[in-house]
Amino acid sequence: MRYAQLVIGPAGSGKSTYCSSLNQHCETIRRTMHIVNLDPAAEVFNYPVAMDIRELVSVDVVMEELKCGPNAALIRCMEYLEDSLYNWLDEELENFTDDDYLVFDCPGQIEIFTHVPVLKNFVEHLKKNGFNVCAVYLLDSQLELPHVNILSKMDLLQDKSNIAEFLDAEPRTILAGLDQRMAPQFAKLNKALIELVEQYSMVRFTPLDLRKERSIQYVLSEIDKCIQFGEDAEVKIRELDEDMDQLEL
Ligand SMILES: Nc1nc2c(ncn2[C@@H]2O[C@H](COP(=O)(O)OP(=O)(O)OP(=O)(O)O)[C@@H](O)[C@H]2O)c(=O)[nH]1
Ligand SMILES: [Mg+2]
Repeated sequence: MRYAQLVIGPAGSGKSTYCSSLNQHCETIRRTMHIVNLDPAAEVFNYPVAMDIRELVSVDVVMEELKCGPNAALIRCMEYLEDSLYNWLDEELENFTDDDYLVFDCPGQIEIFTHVPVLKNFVEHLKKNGFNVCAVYLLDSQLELPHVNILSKMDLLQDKSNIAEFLDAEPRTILAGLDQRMAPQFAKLNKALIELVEQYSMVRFTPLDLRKERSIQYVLSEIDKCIQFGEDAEVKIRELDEDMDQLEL
């Protein structure tokens, strides 16, 4: 099995710093993980770059050649990558063993999500190649504003009749409501559905404090759970528990 984290979020939200801290954490617990730079505009790295998109295309070169600004250049890069990304990835992946765990440090510009379907197709490609993929979305806590998650594209939803309670989803409350309204034989199904809501963490944020090893460990365990990171790894981690106990957390 292969595993991947796709680290996304607005520019400057801390994606690369998160990748770097994750790398340090994994070195400490001696767990193998490879960080891939998917940002053609990246300049400095605080982690060892296992694969680097800039070998294929770099924003600086495109800006120079097309005499355009950084945002336009990034979109051009992404369009170019749409054709060549998969071959590059497949070739690079040949260097890795079967139980790869890759972390993709993505560019922050929102344009790549809206104008070019490259990231969506990239994820499909990973899944086809046997990767369990988890999107790790970073949101800067320093906005210091009340925060609203918007569920978009509601026009594409066929049945909106029961959506209200899911918009304010507290999974256990929903479960209680469903159990109350429905016949007892549906109890198991309801429970499974609610577990799905919880599992996809649609309305949850996991706080991350990079100064605390435990916090990184917790975030990583949540992501691993999400992509069912193997039993093997759990065994390895258990074996290392003693080492961890000796570290000051
Ligand atoms: N205090 C604090 N600063 C952080 C943290 N994470 C990131 N930063 C700072 O936030 C700034 C942006 O961090 P990056 O990791 O480069 O953000 P990014 O999301 O990779 O940015 P782009 O690649 O440009 O989209 C840097 O100055 C970091 O030092 C954190 O957990 N705590
Ligand atoms: Mg970055």
